[in-house]
Amino acid sequence: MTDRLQSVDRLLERREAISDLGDALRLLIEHATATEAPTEELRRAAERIRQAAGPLGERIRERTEVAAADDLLGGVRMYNPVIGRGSALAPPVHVESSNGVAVGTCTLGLAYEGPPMYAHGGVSAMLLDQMLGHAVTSSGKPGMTVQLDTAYRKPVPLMTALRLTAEVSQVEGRRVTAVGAIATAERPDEVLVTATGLFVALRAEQAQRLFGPVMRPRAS
Ligand SMILES: CCCCCCCCCC(=O)SCCNC(=O)CCNC(=O)[C@H](O)C(C)(C)COP(=O)(O)OP(=O)(O)OC[C@H]1O[C@@H](n2cnc3c(N)ncnc32)[C@H](O)[C@@H]1OP(=O)(O)O
Repeated sequence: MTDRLQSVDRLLERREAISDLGDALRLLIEHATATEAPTEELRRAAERIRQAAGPLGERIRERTEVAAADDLLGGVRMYNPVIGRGSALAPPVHVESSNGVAVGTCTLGLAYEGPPMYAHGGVSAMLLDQMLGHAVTSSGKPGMTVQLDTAYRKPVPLMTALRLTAEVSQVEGRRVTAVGAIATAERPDEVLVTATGLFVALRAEQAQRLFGPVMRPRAS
């Protein structure tokens, strides 16, 4: 096997392991948020979790370093808080996008609760910001969100399969507008939350100022 194939294998194996750890963390968070176990069990769990966290903290990256398993240009972000399989914060949302249109699916557990039984409004905004970002990126004009307006029409139920949609609605020079919505998978035409986002494509010097350290090739 060539060195290149071996390194691709290692990368894929690492991504699998990161996803597995993410799944375990999501299970932990879901159980920890839903548990009514005895108080003593909570204390024991806290101790065991601190023990498990210790070795992971022995080699950590700096803020200015991209995760070794990520591929920025290829759109692989293992720890993104919405789509990252390795992020305990991410449901995660599974997204397909092309030509300025994005469709996503996810189910939110009790950890995302705002009003009892329903999603926190900030979580809905976060999901939609990400979805709009995918639509905008797939249109060929990636940018950063400079404005996000959300309208909460009906509460988003937890523990229910959701369908998220987004599409580019306007392009004006460096400014791209996209609109999106959250519905349940069962009733995709009944809109629960809508969002409109304005994205701005960065000028070269803005990209350099904001992302200079992560745009440099990784030292081997
Ligand atoms: C496949 C991967 C998918 C990834 C999805 C990720 C989704 C998540 C996306 C995010 O959450 S990004 C993080 C949140 N956003 C930020 O942190 C951005 C913070 N803002 C900035 O850093 C600056 O605003 C930015 C560098 C983006 C732009 O710089 P400026 O604000 O100086 O704007 P600039 O002077 O470059 O002007 C750009 C154009 O946009 C306009 N503009 C800027 N902000 C605006 C605003 N708020 N409303 C309306 N127009 C605005 C501005 O008027 C101007 O219009 P014109 O070209 O017609 O002159």
